[in-house]
Amino acid sequence: MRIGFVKMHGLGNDFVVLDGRSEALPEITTTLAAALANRHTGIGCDQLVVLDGSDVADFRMRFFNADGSESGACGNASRAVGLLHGRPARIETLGGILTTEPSEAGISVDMGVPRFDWDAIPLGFAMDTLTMPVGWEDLVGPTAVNVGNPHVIFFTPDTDAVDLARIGPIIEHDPLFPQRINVNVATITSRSAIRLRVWERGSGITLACGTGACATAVGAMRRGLVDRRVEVTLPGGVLVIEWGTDGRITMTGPATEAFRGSFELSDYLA
Ligand SMILES: N[C@H](CCC[C@H](N)C(=O)O)C(=O)O
Repeated sequence: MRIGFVKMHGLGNDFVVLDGRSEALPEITTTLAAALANRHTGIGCDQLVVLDGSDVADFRMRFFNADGSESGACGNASRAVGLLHGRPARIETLGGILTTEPSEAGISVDMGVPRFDWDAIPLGFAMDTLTMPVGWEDLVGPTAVNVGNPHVIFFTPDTDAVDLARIGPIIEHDPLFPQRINVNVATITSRSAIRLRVWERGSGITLACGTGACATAVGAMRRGLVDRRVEVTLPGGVLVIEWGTDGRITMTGPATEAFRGSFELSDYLA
């Protein structure tokens, strides 16, 4: 059975999008998601995105990392699907209902209300999440935020100097994080600008991480380091994050359709 897909990206964080509303899809297993995401033997992507029907929104969106693990949120993919939808959308995700809206600046996504309690991140035991009493080598005293998925954020004088490929997986898999964690290393460059690099849970270093930008911006705002609207510069480009007085996060940035194709399902079912 051949299945169609759309290859998309948000600032170079790339996705394979399958639409179960227009064609029958198999069960998305960890193995199948990882096989499709494989950049050598599959289509290749940071995340596999699966759309299907919803009783509570316009449609449902699920996200699977390159290792096949499922995530509750993916900011860049939400913008990409918002672009594909072409008009405002309410989307059901594991992390909650989010809304997307095309605009001159790209696609805006209402990412909902962030959570900060240790057990909402989640952490393995109770602790202050604004400045956590923990550290890994030179990375100490991070903050933790859940924006539909779990993030730890380290503020450092020079994000480019951090050996993220080495220390990222160490932190991702630390027992302090029972659901693992996305690792953000951020440098504040002004009250309205942050530079950010991210080691993503289940996918490794990506060119951009939308939820990482949201979590980092809100963490910096909680610490009084930046204003309530910031530009977050990632290796792939810039996202604008606003934390409204209603407590909701809005992320705005570009999304791109790269190409469309199809694959033979039997080639991916081990
Ligand atoms: N790796 C993340 C999911 C993708 C997040 C990222 N691609 C984004 O744009 O938010 C996790 O396991 O929580």
